[in-house]
Amino acid sequence: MGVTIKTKTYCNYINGGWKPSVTEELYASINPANKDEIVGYVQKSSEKELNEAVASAKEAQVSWRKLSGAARGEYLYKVAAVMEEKIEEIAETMTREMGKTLPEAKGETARGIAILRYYAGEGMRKVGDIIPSTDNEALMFTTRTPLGVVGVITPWNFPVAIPIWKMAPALIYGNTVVLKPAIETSVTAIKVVECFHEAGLPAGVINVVTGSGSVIGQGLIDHPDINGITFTGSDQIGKRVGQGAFSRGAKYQLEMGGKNPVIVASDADLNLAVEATISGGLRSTGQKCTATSRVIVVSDVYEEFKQRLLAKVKEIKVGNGLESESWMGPCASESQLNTVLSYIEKGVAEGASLLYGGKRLVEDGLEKGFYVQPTVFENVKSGMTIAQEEIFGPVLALIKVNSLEEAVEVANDVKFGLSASIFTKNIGNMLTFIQDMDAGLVRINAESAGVELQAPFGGMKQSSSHSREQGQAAIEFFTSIKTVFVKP
Ligand SMILES: NC(=O)C1=CN([C@@H]2O[C@H](COP(=O)(O)OP(=O)(O)OC[C@H]3O[C@@H](n4cnc5c(N)ncnc54)[C@H](OP(=O)(O)O)[C@@H]3O)[C@@H](O)[C@H]2O)C=CC1
Ligand SMILES: O=C(O)CCC(=O)C(=O)O
Repeated sequence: MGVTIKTKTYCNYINGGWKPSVTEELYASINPANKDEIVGYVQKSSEKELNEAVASAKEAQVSWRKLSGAARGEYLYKVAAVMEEKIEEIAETMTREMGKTLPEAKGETARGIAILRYYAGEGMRKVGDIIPSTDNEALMFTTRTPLGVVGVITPWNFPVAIPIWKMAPALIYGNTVVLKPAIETSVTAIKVVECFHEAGLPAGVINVVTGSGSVIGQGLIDHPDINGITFTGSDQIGKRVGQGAFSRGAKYQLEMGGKNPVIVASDADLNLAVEATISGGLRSTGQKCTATSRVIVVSDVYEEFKQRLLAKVKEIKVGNGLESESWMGPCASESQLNTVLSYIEKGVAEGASLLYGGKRLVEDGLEKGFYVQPTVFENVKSGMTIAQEEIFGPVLALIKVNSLEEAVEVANDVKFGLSASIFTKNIGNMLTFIQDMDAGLVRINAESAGVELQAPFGGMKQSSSHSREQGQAAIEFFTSIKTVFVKP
């Protein structure tokens, strides 16, 4: 007789306890490396659970905000310690739930731990300034006050780091949180929230409600007791979040798409540029908002760069992220795979030349997963769809240009402005790029992806709401400035 392994069902976390939804309906979270494997079941929640979560966060905020920053920081240090103990379990769940390779998942979980420790320390740092008053008897200064209850809506591509880089600053500055994670990675998000529970955070300070974007996400946008919403995801949904929050006077912060270029100048170190293009464009199967998707190469090094790039791309081993030899895992979901394949078709239809890849992989044990070949196009014109829209897949578009000036012009010819790289040894080229490139992150001789937690992160143009996350920039969103004037 075979042994039956029961797949675990995960509950919402509301007011310090694990609770099922009244709907009694569940989502199955499946492994994109093998669609027959269910990683776990999560609640298909209703507005009832959302309302309970918001009410408990509102109540908890009264005493949470009154704790000292140092005391709130102590809790975050404890969460970091619990997470460190569970790093293997969380990383493996992430790989099974969204497909990125295990080393990447471990790296992301370690990053989550470092973010918690960074914001724990923020609890001890200054929050205001003394400003000289024109009245010589008065003391004038600024302090900061939390927003209240913050709604956190997160995507599936960084299921640990993104919720943490939103929740940790929210909490340290005295807010309480209701998290709505992407359906695809809700089990990983719940494992993160388990760490907060085990660290003993007071009931209601953090809550997670799983469910659809249209019910729970929209419910957060519309809820009168949600004072601020922080969102990462597509630009379509981001705009909806911004409009909804604005219409009822809630604060909002949006991180959305990217169409990030790498420029390869004639004096570039070509091997470095190739490595960085591959790492920036294809790691995590290209599913990063900072991923390189346009490779703009100056004509005198174009052929040489192309040959070296192709040679390396052909070596990429695609497979299950849990297997140590896999360099690139599957797309995170069937719908993401179909999106990527449809962009590839569009690229061909619009006249770009497919140099390598372009196909779903269904052989050698990959047939049950959402695998796609790493893909390289050339003869791409800036107006083509694959050079304009975010694909969120392992697709590189090579664009040949005649000069650095033209390269920067092409690099800026998109609606997004998140991240951009240049490879050059010339200081003049570097300075031109730093000045003229419309992107929130400009990187010289380094790949477009991979942000540092202590630095501001965010985009220009339609990549963000012009706000910045992470580092000390986070205080701007998660608090309001109060100007205080005191007279004896
Ligand atoms: N900037 C980035 O880092 C990311 C960009 N993307 C881009 O978005 C594309 C689509 O990915 P997708 O996952 O569908 O991204 P979405 O923008 O749809 O999802 C992001 C989050 O928003 C939620 N959401 C969906 N609808 C609403 C709504 N009406 N109100 C409030 N919240 C909502 C989602 O919930 P649910 O999961 O329940 O739908 C999820 O938690 C990708 O191909 C990529 O181009 C995606 C992820 C991250
Ligand atoms: O490049 C990174 O490290 C962060 C990317 C990111 O924020 C995203 O893809 O949403």
